[in-house]
Order: sequence, then C-alpha cells, then structure tokens
Amino acid sequence: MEAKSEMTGLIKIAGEKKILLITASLFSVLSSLLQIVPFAAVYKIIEELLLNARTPGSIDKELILFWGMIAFAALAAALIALYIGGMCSHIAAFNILYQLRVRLSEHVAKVPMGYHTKTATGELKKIIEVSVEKIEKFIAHQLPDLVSAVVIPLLMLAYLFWLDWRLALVLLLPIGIGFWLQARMYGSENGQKAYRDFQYAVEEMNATGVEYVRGMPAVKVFGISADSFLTFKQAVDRYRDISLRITDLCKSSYSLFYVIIGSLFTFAVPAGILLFSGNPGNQAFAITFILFLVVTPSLSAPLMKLLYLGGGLREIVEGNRRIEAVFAEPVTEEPAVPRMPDAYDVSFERVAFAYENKDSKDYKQVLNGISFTAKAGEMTALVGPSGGGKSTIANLLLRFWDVQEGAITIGGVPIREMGTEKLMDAVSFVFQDVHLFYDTIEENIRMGNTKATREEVIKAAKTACCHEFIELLPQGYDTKIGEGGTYLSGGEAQRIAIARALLKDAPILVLDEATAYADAENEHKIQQGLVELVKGKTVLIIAHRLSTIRGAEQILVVNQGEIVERGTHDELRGRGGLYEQMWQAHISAASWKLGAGEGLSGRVEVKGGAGHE
Ligand SMILES: Nc1ncnc2c1ncn2[C@@H]1O[C@H](COP(=O)(O)OP(=O)(O)OP(=O)(O)O)[C@@H](O)[C@H]1O
Repeated sequence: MEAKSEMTGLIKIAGEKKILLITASLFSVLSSLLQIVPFAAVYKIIEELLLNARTPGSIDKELILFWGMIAFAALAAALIALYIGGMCSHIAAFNILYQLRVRLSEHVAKVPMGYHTKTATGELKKIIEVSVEKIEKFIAHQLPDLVSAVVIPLLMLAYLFWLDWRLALVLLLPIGIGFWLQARMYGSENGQKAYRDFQYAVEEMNATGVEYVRGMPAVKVFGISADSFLTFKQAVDRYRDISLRITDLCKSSYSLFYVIIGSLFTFAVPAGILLFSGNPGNQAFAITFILFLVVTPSLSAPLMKLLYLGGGLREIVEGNRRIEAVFAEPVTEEPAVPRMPDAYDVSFERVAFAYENKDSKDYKQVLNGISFTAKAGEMTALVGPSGGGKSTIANLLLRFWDVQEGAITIGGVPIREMGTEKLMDAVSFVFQDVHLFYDTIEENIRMGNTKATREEVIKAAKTACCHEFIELLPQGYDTKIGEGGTYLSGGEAQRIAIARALLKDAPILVLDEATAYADAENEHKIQQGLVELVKGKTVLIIAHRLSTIRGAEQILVVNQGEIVERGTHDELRGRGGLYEQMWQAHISAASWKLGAGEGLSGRVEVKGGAGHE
C-alpha cells in the first residue's frame, strides 16, 4: 500500500507538467517508431536481394536505394524527435525541480523551529539536494528512455508477430520468464528490504566518510584516529555486507535474465530451423527467418535497459517517500487573528514538556511545573547543571515546539495566539552558534531590520564592538563572508549577532551566553555589546558564567527539569544550596584567570570575586 501511495505522489509531481511530459513521451514514442523503420527497410532490401539471388542483374537498384534513403531519413527523423522529446522533458524536469524545491522550502519554513535540529537539517539538505535532483534526472532522462524502452520492444514484437506469429511466440516465452524472475526477486519482501538497506548503507557511508574527513583536525589534535575511523569503517563494512547480500540475492535471477534476454535469437534459431525443415522450399519464410535473426539482438538492448531503468525508478520512489515525509511534517498552528500584546512580561505557567523521539515514538520528559515571570525591563537568568533544561525553556518561548502542559504568555497573551510573525517581531535572540549568511557583513547585520540604513548598521556595529574589526576587512562592510578566505572568529560572529539584535530592537531578548570564546579581549567586547543590548528589555539569559548575571533581578536555578531555587544573587548565596555550590565552583575556577571583566548589569567586577587578587 505504501509503495502505491509513493508512486501516487510521484505521479502527482509529474502531473504538474502534464502537457510537456505528454509531448515528451509522444516524441519519444515517435522516435521509437522511426527507429523501427530501418528494420523494415532492411527487410525490404533482403527480400529484393534474395528474390533475385539467382539473377543478380535483375535486382532493382532503385528500390534498394529508395529503402536505403528511407532508413536514413527515418534515423535522422528519429534523432530530431528524440531531441524535441528531450527538450520537453528537460524543461518539464527543471520546472518540477524548481517548484518542488520552492514548495519544500516554503513548507519547512512553516514547521516548528524545533524540527531544524542538526540531524534533521542534514537530512533535509539531502532531500532538497539529492532526492529532488534524482527526480529531475528521472523526469528529464529516464522517463523518455523508459517510454522508449517499453514502446520499442512492444512495437518490435508487434512487427515480429505480424511477420510470423509462431516465431514471435517463441521469443515471448524467454522474455516473459526473464521479467518474471526479476519481478519475483524485487517484488519479494526480502528484495525490497535489501534494496532499502542498501540505500541507507550508501548514505551512511557517505555521511560518515564526510564526517571523518571534516573532523580530521580534531582527530589529529586529540589522537582519536582509531575511534573516529571506526565509525567510518563500520559504515563501510555495513555497505560491504549489504552489497554482498544483495549480490547473493540477485545473482541467479540477474544472471538468468542477462543470459536469456541477451541471447534471444538462440531461441528463435531452433524454432526457425524446425519450421523451415517442415517446408524447405518456402523462400518467404526464409526471408522472415533471416529478419528475425537480424531483429532479435536489437530487441535485447531495450529490454536490458528496462531492467536498469527499473533500478532508477526504485531509487526515486525512495527519494519521493522522503519528500512526502517532509510534506507530512505538521506546520506550526497559526491563529486566525494574531494578537499583539501591549506589555512584555514573559510568564511560564506550570509548563511541562517532553521531547518526542520520532523513531521510537517515545517521549522524554525534560521540564515539569515550570512557573516564573520575567518582568519587562529586568534580567532573568537561567543557571544550573548541564542538561537541566535551560535551553529548552528558552526555545519554548520562541515556539521551537509547543508546550504539552501549561502556558507561556507575553503581556498576558498566550504565544500561540500571537502567531509566529508577531512573536518573532517581539523577540530577538543571540545564540551560541551564530549563523552567518554568504553575504556582505552589512547585509548580515541588516538581517535584524531590513529597513535599516547603512548609518544605522554602522551605529549598531559600533555599539556591539564590531566596527573596528570590520574596518580592517578587505572591503570593510562590503566584505562577503566566506569569500577570499574571509571568515570570522566565533567571538566576532557573536558580536555580529549582537549588532543584528541591536538593530532589531525587539522588546524581549533571549540570550544564550557563549562559553566557547575564552579569549579575554573578545569576551570583554561581547560583554560591552550586551550591556547596551539588554537595556530596558525583558531579558532571559542562559548563563554559563555566574559572574555575568550577578546583577540579574531574578536568577532561576534549573535542575532536572525543575526550578529548584530562585532569587537574586545575594539571596541565593545566603541559602547554601545548589547556587552557592555553583558559585563556589565558579570562583575557584575563575581564580585561575587573570584580568578584569564587566558584568551585564554594567558593574565592573573583578574576575574570581572574593579571595581573588
Ligand atoms: N532536540 C532534542 N531532542 C531530544 N532531547 C533533547 C533535545 N534537546 C535537548 N534534549 C534533552 O533535554 C534535556 C535538557 O536539555 P537542555 O539543552 O534544555 O539543557 P541545558 O540545561 O540547556 O543544558 P546545557 O547547559 O548543556 O546547554 C537533556 O537531557 C537533553 O539531552
């Protein structure tokens, strides 16, 4: 049933360019028909030669020349028809490719942001690039080929039946057996599973191979070559095993198919001799028999092609299944009339959330009874051990996923009722992993507010402490990121993200403090940029360095999906709980560092706090 719906999807896609595809198929059939004409011409020539074999002088040379010209003209016309058919199928294919990619992109833009995890993004990239490309190849090349691979043998067989149905019937038998063997093999559950496994094994091997090469620096630095190579090796081993399994499964039916279809004329020979021996004087039969011997080898080629094209078809059916799976991904529910709040307090009310494992359909509970209010104009910090659920809380505010229990509101309006667009207008975020687009620095900053002037972009860049390093780039603000070896450091990229957020100037700000940029100068500059950014906003910050959020109006300690402590820095320190332990750990780690930093509250503080000189 599944395979049927996959084929339906494929036909639906192809149906969008029906006229072009029908034209392509008609020209392909016309070309196939024209390719048969030379055989008829040869038949006529052989007939003329044999009928006058005893008196060569009476051979009608003009007739031979005529049929020779017909054969040539038919071949030339077949080529032209093939060309026109190919053009139509290519135009259809590229249009379908374009529409499919646009529709896929539009759809994934509407699915919840939580869908775009690293694995899903990799998978999506593969679907948009590889699977869609395969459909293009199939429509542009294989569909016309498929039409002619079906039509040519059918026409040839019809012609052979017309010439001599007995001999044609003898040919039909091995063809039937050959295809029955193939259908039995590929149609079996075993065959289909092996084929699916094979595709996954190829993809896994490619992916781990790329990962292995990409991770080479880490592999060398940490001397983990054996481990990282192991994953790749295991993928190659799996590919080898499944290839052997498929070979084992296919070897008899494929060899038989190849031998039978490749030597069709050997079936015609004994039958022909048998029929001829019954009536040795039948010259007309002798001519027909010779023609059978000439035509049957040409019948094998399209039949073999049919088998090869069947393989291509299976591949795109699998690709189409994945495309359909993306379209089946539910989109974020949008309200009919989006509501915009008039205040910007953020409230979580008894929020519970579990991640769904799509493969096993299991749920992993990560948040329970989360309730807090982040007041407008104040900073609320989320701290706590790794894996406690801080990022999940921040992501839920951005509607990466919808909560399963409780509600999240902004100024009293549930975020579901605001709609994605209005929610995105109200919230800016600066994550640890900053994505920079292949565009100029100026445009990368302007993404925060597409209407901003160049002066406003520069002002934001200055506030975010980016201006200096941008000015040093070859073309300043017009430098394209990723071109001519221009790449930014992690710290510089984060400052660009801060400039973007400054330009956007949304009333709510979600910050995931960077942990990676240990270099003191970068860190100091990021902090400076942030001080400006957070002014007057509802700030929700995931803090990894407690010194950054000492001045926060509210600190929430998140552990194992629950808020276990809440208060200001001084209140929490006095309680001697998890926060105090974290603080002690923080200052003993910080005491190893030298230099001064500035907290987000704007207060200058000495790294390491008490006990550090
Ligand atoms: N996309 C996801 N799918 C499934 N589980 C997830 C996903 N993202 C996070 N988790 C799990 O949810 C739990 C909470 O993770 P979360 O990233 O929210 O914690 P965190 O406190 O922000 O951690 P860290 O400080 O290390 O970033 C963890 O057990 C994590 O493995």
